[in-house]
Parts: sequence; C-alpha cells; structure tokens
Amino acid sequence: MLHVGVIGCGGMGRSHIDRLTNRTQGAEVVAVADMVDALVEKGAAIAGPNCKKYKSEADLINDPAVDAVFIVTPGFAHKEALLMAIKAGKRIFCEKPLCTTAEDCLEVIDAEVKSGKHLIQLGFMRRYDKGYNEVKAALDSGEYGSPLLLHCTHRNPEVPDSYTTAMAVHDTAIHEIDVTHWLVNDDFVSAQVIMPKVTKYAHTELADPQLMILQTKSGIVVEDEVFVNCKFGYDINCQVVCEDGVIEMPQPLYPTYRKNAQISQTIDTDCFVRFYGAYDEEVQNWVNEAAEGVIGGPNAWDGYLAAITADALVRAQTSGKVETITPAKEKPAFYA
Ligand SMILES: NC(=O)C1=CN([C@@H]2O[C@H](COP(=O)(O)OP(=O)(O)OC[C@H]3O[C@@H](n4cnc5c(N)ncnc54)[C@H](O)[C@@H]3O)[C@@H](O)[C@H]2O)C=CC1
Ligand SMILES: O=C1[C@H](O)[C@H](O)[C@@H](O)[C@H](O)[C@H]1O
Repeated sequence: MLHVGVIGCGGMGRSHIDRLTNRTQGAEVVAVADMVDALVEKGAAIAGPNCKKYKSEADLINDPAVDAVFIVTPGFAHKEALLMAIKAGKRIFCEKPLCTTAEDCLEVIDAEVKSGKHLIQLGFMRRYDKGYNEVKAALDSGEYGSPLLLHCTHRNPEVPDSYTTAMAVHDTAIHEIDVTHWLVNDDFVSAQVIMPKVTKYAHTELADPQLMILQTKSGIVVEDEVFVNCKFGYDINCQVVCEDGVIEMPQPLYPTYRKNAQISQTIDTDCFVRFYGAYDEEVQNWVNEAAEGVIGGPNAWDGYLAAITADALVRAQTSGKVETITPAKEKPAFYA
C-alpha cells in the first residue's frame, strides 16, 4: 500500500484526495496539509478518520509514515515543496505547472538529477485522456501523413478576479503546450501572442481572449485560442491538419436532445468532469509504477520544456513580437 501525503486541499487537492481514497487501487491518503485550517479539515474528512492533519508542508513531507507526496498548491508554491520532497527522497506527483518559471524548473531538475532517483511525475493529465490518445494513435499510424497545423481551443466559462493575463499561459495554455508537444513529438522554437478585442466579461486587468501561436523545429504551427470567460461552457478542442487528412479530437459523448423544434447537447462546465477519466488514469499509473520506482508519465524535463515555452509566450504577451524558445541546457541523460 502506498502511503500518500497531499499538500494543498483546494479544489484540485480535494479532487485528488477523493480519487486516491475511493478510486485508486494500492494507495491510501495518510496525511493532508494546507495553510487554511478549514481546508485541512475538509481534506482530512475525505481521506477518513486515520488521516493526519498538518499546516506545515515540511512536517508532512518529513513524516516517516508518508511514502509519497502529492503537491497540489498553487504553481508559485511548487518549488519549495519539490526541493524538500526530493531531499526527503519521496516519490512525487506534482500538479501542473512544475514551476511558474523555467529558472525554477532548472533548480528542481538539478536537485532530482543529483538525487539519482526518478521521483517526479507531473499532472499533465491530458496525455491520459481517451480522446487525445485516439488523436495520437491516428498520427502515429502514419495514415494521415505529417501534421502541419493544429487548431486548439481552451475555453473556460469564467475565472476569478485573481486570474491574470500571464496565468492564461502558465496555468491554462500550459496544457496545450504539453499535450501538443506530446502529440507531434517536436520541440517548440518560437512563440507569439495576438490580443483580440477584450470581452466585456473580463475583469479590468485581464486580456481575454488570447490567440497563442507556437512553431516547432520542423515548422508545425500550433494555434491555441485561450478564452477564460466564454460563459457557455468548458470547451476543449484539438484539430490536427495533416498532409493526407484532418484528425479532430472527439468531444465527450452526451445524448443529443430534440424538443420544441430545438436540438441540444450537454457541454461540460469544468475540467474535473471533462477530464475525470484522465485524472483517474494518470494517478492509478503513478501508484502502479511506484513499486518499481518508475516515472512512466510526464517528468520534470517535460515540465521544463513547457516552462520555457510558457516564458516565451508571457514575453510575447507584452512585446507583441515573435519570441524565440531556447533550452538553457541539453536534456540530461537522466531523462533519456
Ligand atoms: N490538472 C488540472 O487540470 C488542474 C490542475 N490544477 C493545479 O492544481 C494546483 C492547485 O490548484 P487549485 O486547487 O485550483 O488551487 P487552490 O488555490 O484552490 O488551492 C490551493 C491550496 O493550497 C494551499 N496552499 C498554498 N500554499 C501552501 C503551502 N505552502 N502549504 C500548504 N498549503 C498551501 C492554499 O491554502 C489552497 O487551499 C495548481 O498547481 C493548479 O495549476 C488545478 C486545476 C486543474
Ligand atoms: O489546469 C487547469 C484546468 O485544467 C483548466 O483547464 C484551466 O482552465 C485552469 O486554469 C487550470 O487550472
């Protein structure tokens, strides 16, 4: 049984505590931590009566009863917890992003490589989504020729006033950055952001929507429409234009209703429902691979590649120019 400690009992943290407790074989949540007392109580209530309660992430990480750590705090808080967990030699599931800057990601990578142990898996759950895997299988079959252009949308119904223009990149578009890199297996070399007219639903400091354009080493172009106050639903799309055809990611299967001379269909309203199966799959795989000390999913180097791309997009948001993307170092053999 893998004894897991979860740091961060917010929306995503409680979702993972429920997942680990009620839908994952071979794992048990033995401790939770949060800075807010009421959220520690909420998290522990999901895990059950034997769950230890912490306010300090350091105390949870260094608890000998904790074999593995889930880091589900906001992205800006990940680095400290990651460095402590690596030092403690704990297996780590870190929600995206690894860190909010490439520089911080490199510090984490250096610590993991120095530890000599593969410890970190990242919460890029779309790699486990059925629809994205069907797109990848079609691409890998070669039947459609080379991918040339990807049209993506990442639409949220709404975001809080704390949500910033930069978060549209390192918190939201980070999913398309990782999953499209994984789909086409090619590194990004340039980034551009076009700012359309701002929706009346965006708070005064937020540019929304944003059109983000990335280009890979082989010339593939990925465009990602990030629209976080679209109001109508949580709408994730991915269409791959190839030499011999077009591959469109399937939408979740809901009935089509015909009534009162109308046709209607349900649209999800958040990521928790839309990617429910993908979260379950990524976490079960991470638990299954713990016994062998294997990280089979996205690792810290994937997190770094996403971060250098995100950094370039954030620069492009203000420069209005095409920004180049260059890794600061070669991929360590450790991540081969
Ligand atoms: N993979 C996905 O689709 C999603 C991933 N996420 C990721 O999950 C993480 C958390 O997101 P949310 O739950 O939405 O955030 P949230 O803000 O609702 O919850 C974060 C919690 O962490 C706590 N916290 C912050 N710093 C802490 C520290 N040093 N020690 C202990 N607790 C601390 C806060 O009190 C808060 O309760 C983020 O990295 C986010 O990007 C969130 C939503 C979906
Ligand atoms: O990771 C996530 C979710 O998956 C949503 O798609 C995003 O819109 C949200 O901002 C982010 O936290």
